[in-house]
Amino acid sequence: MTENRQDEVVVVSFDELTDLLERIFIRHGVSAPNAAILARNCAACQRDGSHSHGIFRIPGYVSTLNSGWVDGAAVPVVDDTGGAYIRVDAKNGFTQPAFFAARDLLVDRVKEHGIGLLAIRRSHHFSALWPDVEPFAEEGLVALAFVNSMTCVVPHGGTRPLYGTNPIAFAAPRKDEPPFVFDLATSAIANGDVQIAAREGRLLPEGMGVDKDGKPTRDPKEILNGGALLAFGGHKGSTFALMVEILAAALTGGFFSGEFDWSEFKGAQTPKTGQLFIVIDPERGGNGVFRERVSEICALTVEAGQSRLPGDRRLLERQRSAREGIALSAADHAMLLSKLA
Ligand SMILES: NC(=O)C1=CN([C@@H]2O[C@H](COP(=O)(O)OP(=O)(O)OC[C@H]3O[C@@H](n4cnc5c(N)ncnc54)[C@H](OP(=O)(O)O)[C@@H]3O)[C@@H](O)[C@H]2O)C=CC1
Ligand SMILES: O=C(O)C1=NCCCC1
Repeated sequence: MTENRQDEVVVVSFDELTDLLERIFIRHGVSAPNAAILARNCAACQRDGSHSHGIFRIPGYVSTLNSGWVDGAAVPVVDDTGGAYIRVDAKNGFTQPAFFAARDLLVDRVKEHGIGLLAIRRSHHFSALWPDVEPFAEEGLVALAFVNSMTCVVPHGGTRPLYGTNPIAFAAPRKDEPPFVFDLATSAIANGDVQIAAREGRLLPEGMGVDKDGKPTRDPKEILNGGALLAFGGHKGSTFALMVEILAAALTGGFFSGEFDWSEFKGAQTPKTGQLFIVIDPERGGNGVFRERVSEICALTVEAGQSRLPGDRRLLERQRSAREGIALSAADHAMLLSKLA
């Protein structure tokens, strides 16, 4: 670890950050195996520049754990019916340990049937989705993930929030290059980015949200205090958000974004919803050239003038972190250390 007081930055390696986060999770009641999974996930977000779901989330994880809303030591229960559809009850724990409890089984089923579904319920997802899907594509599979969150998005033309920010992530392998991965909220902006803008005193771009009276606003504080977010792309994004409610909640047995009551749990921030994975073996239909075809369409996209592909920025950040370490502001580093006390 190197400290640079002048620039008020502390540089840590991925392993150092993971270790620190693991100790924080354990300090606040997460079991050791679950802490290892959550710490790696959160450190990966920070390393890749997914700042809305990196260490920014640690105070929220801690306040949620301390509120008793989530069980950090939950042991997920896998319900294997022997087919392509696997269900997991996260037992009111975080989603990622529930995911890892069934991940290997899911890959076996995808190899057997060509497709597999993993439906997780009674789970808390507080992170980005790309860390869940990218490794499937590194193994040659195609993966889709859907998560619903807490009510803060107004349906298109509606008058009150109903949906969560409900992200969708997708990963597909490419030939001789990292997988193509996108991961996006179906809201115009992730709630985490609204919180960061509020903290930094920045206005948002136009079209992200409304105030408590339904009037458009660029002020993140007005959106967070009684206002709401809009879906991306008008009725189209709103329909995607609705689809995510159906896939991640109705299909898994989880709650819709507005269906849980956490009012008694002061400090609770993790939505208790559901997550669905659909994983496909592309060799079943890709004529043996699936990876080449994915690379081809990605290259054509750039040739057609798109400045970059989704995932490019994140991978550049990952490379920079590997070269230079992960730079944390001294204030953020102190915040992390304070969570060990
Ligand atoms: N757990 C939960 O309930 C929730 C989690 N989230 C998470 O929040 C994170 C941020 O979501 P969101 O704010 O929508 O993400 P962004 O809008 O920042 O990015 C969405 C996707 O678009 C890509 N992208 C961004 N700009 C461009 C561009 N100019 N050209 C091409 N591609 C581009 C990104 O790639 P790149 O990363 O390379 O920039 C990324 O794959 C996600 O990881 C999501 O999973 C969001 C909502 C709820
Ligand atoms: O940024 C968001 O939007 C969310 N992230 C974590 C879970 C709640 C919503």
